[in-house]
Amino acid sequence: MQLPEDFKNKYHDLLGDDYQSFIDSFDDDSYNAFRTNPLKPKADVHLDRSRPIAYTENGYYGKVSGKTVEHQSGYVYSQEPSAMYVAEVANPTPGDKVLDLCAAPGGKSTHLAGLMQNKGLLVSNEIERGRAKVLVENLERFGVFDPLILNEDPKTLSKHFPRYFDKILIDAPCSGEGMFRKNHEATKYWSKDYPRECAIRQKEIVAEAIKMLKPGGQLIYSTCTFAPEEDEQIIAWILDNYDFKTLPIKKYDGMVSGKPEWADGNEALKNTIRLFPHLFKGDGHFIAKLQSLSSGKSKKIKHQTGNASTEVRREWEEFCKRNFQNDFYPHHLLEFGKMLYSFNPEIPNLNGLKVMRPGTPLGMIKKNRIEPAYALALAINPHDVKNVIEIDDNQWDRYVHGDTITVDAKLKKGWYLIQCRSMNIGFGKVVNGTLKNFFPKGLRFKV
Ligand SMILES: C[S@@+](CC[C@H](N)C(=O)[O-])C[C@H]1O[C@@H](n2cnc3c(N)ncnc32)[C@H](O)[C@@H]1O
Repeated sequence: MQLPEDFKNKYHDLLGDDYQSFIDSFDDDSYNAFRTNPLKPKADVHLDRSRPIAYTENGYYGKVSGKTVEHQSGYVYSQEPSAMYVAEVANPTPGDKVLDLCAAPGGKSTHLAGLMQNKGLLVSNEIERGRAKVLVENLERFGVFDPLILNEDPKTLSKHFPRYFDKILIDAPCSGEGMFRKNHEATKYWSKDYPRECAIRQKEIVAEAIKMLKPGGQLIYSTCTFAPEEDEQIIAWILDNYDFKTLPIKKYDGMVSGKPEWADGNEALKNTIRLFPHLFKGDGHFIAKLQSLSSGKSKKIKHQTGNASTEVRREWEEFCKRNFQNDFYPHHLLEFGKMLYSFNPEIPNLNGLKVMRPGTPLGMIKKNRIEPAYALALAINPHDVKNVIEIDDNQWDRYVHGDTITVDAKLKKGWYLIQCRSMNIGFGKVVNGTLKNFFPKGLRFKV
């Protein structure tokens, strides 16, 4: 592929003997891969799992289509294999408070959520509004329960979450050199000075992230670029200016240590890792894991409290009684616009924050009734729902297109969780032998 001359010269000087195989790798195809979703219950899933990825439990090489039941229902997430190591390195423990600061479209957030098993708090933030909408779609499809999804700049965020998180992931906006072979367009934005410009922004983001980290907490920093200015040199800058140490990262086949000589020579940079496309089965990536050495207490914050009116609460309870089994009853309720949400009581007061989702949408508040939310169908365990209806693959084609489906005329009227091959795909309302379609208009497609 055509690469900028300045880019080639730079890596010729940096890589020496490795240069030719590095450059040649840009003419190879990128690897496709996907992750299956550990948050979803067992179902009749059709995926080729014959090529597992060694460093992530649910990762496999192979291509998946966006127009399958598995994808629509959130049983699978398509992700480049190098990107799959980042959440594994972050290794959140269920119960942790985790911030994914640069989160869209949601590859790492969905991965983190799977590792957290819906325990603890995941805050996923994306600064660009359009991308934040895609982040919402992906987290909801994945069935993450009660994530807080924000559309903020790091500076505003740090005022609301002082010394709050156990772990923060900065998957930084970068010059994207590692994605050149996947996305040829990215070479057009590149110039000799671009990595240095990106580094300025990265330092600003890191500085705000550090304010939000609990003393003793961990910071995971990753990029998809080879540029030392955005990789080792950012970590060297953190070590020089803040109280942190690097933590070693396990290396799998083809992963190599970061290069101290590409920064200030600090040997601690050997704990960082680089994924080079001529050495590793994936695109270019850099990952560092840092531990805060500062002591002191985490700050107390004012938490969000429920705000649902007595009337809405009563309607929700009635809806639950009619439609859910006894053990499913979210009771931290927030009215937000026309929607009723379940939220995680650990979240701070949301005033002054641009909130995409305060938690999981439960339902639309209508006059004297609740209409269950699509996102709830993808997050709920089918055992918690009283009425479940199974449709076949042909009916699913019609469902995602927005059509109604004819069902047994004897079925009683009301809300049903719709499944296809035991995968939850939405809620529908049965009326006189017709299953009315509530699949969101914006998500509809033709198979
Ligand atoms: C590498 S991408 C994130 C990919 C994502 N973590 C995933 O795995 O799907 C970096 C993100 O940072 C966002 N970003 C850009 N400028 C930013 C800033 N100043 N602060 C925070 N995030 C920013 C971009 O919009 C982009 O979505």
